[in-house]
Amino acid sequence: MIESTILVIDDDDDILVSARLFLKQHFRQIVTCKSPKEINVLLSKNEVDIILLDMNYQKGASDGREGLYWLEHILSIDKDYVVILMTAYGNVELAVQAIKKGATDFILKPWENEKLFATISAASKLRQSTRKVKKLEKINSSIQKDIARQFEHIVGNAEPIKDLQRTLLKVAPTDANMLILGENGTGKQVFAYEIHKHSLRKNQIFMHVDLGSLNDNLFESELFGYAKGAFTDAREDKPGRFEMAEGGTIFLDEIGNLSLPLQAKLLSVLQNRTVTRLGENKERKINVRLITATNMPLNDMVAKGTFRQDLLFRINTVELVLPSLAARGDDILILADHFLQSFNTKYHKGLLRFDARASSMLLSYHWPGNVRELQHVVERAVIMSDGHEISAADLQLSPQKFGGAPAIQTDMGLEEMEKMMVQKAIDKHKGNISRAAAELGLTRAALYRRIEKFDL
Ligand SMILES: Nc1ncnc2c1ncn2[C@@H]1O[C@H](COP(=O)(O)OP(=O)(O)OP(=O)(O)O)[C@@H](O)[C@H]1O
Repeated sequence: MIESTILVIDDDDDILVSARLFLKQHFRQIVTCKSPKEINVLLSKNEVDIILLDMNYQKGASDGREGLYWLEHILSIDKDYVVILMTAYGNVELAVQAIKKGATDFILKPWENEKLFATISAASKLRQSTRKVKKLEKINSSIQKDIARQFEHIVGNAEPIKDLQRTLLKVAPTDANMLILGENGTGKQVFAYEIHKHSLRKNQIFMHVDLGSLNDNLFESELFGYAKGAFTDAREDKPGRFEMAEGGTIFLDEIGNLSLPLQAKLLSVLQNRTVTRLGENKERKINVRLITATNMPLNDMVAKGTFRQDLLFRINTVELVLPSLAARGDDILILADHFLQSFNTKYHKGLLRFDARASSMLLSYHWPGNVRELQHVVERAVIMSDGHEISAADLQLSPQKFGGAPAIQTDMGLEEMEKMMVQKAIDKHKGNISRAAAELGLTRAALYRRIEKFDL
């Protein structure tokens, strides 16, 4: 039984009875009516999938004009209705005209039951897939709206930020590949989304891929997709992120973390603008806007041979270098106020502002974690504060981060020395966790554990 409702409209009772008798064996619901004038009422009462519409109603008429009129009328109610026209007169021209006006198919009376079934079940599949696509489009658009809500707009008036915004507005609509450089937490993702928002692809998908989290095994299956059976767990075909981002923007974050073999694979995709799923030979064309970002010094890495120059040239058509928060002057206060307002609302607090000491502390602190750190500091302060103003104490800023870390003393305990070394490395690399970890001979995860442990 096919889960479709069929509406049959014909002025001939015999046709209606035989259509009902035959179709009800195959389709969930059959609605019949003698006059197309009842269409509006029937369509508003029933969730009709397919309409079988006779072309002639007035006695002696055979030119099909009425059928064409009602076809247009039905499609004006909803252009996705699947209408199959039927006539006793095998008029090819009329059939062409009807199809041009939006009919899905055409059937001649008297029909053969198998032919009628084949035509309606094909139309029913079409209707179901159109419905599915519509539903997915709705889900997609609401997901995209949710994503948009997660992203802050760019807050700040500092000259370097205004400069970057000017460049962004100029380049965003051009489809040029853009590389965003900046320390951790400087807003690379915020800028990437802002580029998408001002591009011609703004109503399409924005696909964020954190390359840093993909190991060599996952890289290809995640980015390029795979065919069923390509590896043990590949139980069905799956498109990769490039294919999923079709028509939209793909944002490859942490591109500096890619190993050289993976850089070569990515380069080949970007050069050919095609991807090949794992376990397949077919090349699939991709149409995506590329934005990449990293906190690593790609130019130095090219000089050291750890990042391919040809890949750098491919991704950096336009480069945006985000300044550290400490270099943004009064923007620190503007951003702090912005976060204060949003956390005030979130935590239902009546806080109005930072007091004078808190403001000057915010300005003199050197913010190794940049805007993300500021955001966390303000959130914590909003939660902790009881009054109407946030005081310097509410900020709980670590004293070592004012004007650099103190020197290591020989009489320090081991733990204290370790803390100081970690702090020094982070300061030296301006909060760049990857580089600080490399200098200390630690993995990023191990460094993060120490940052947590020492409350840095
Ligand atoms: N100019 C800005 N205006 C408003 N919010 C900002 C701005 N810059 C950063 N933020 C906020 O700071 C946080 C960190 O920003 P984001 O994730 O974009 O940084 P990032 O440079 O991509 O970090 P990472 O290098 O760690 O991936 C986010 O919550 C973001 O909303």
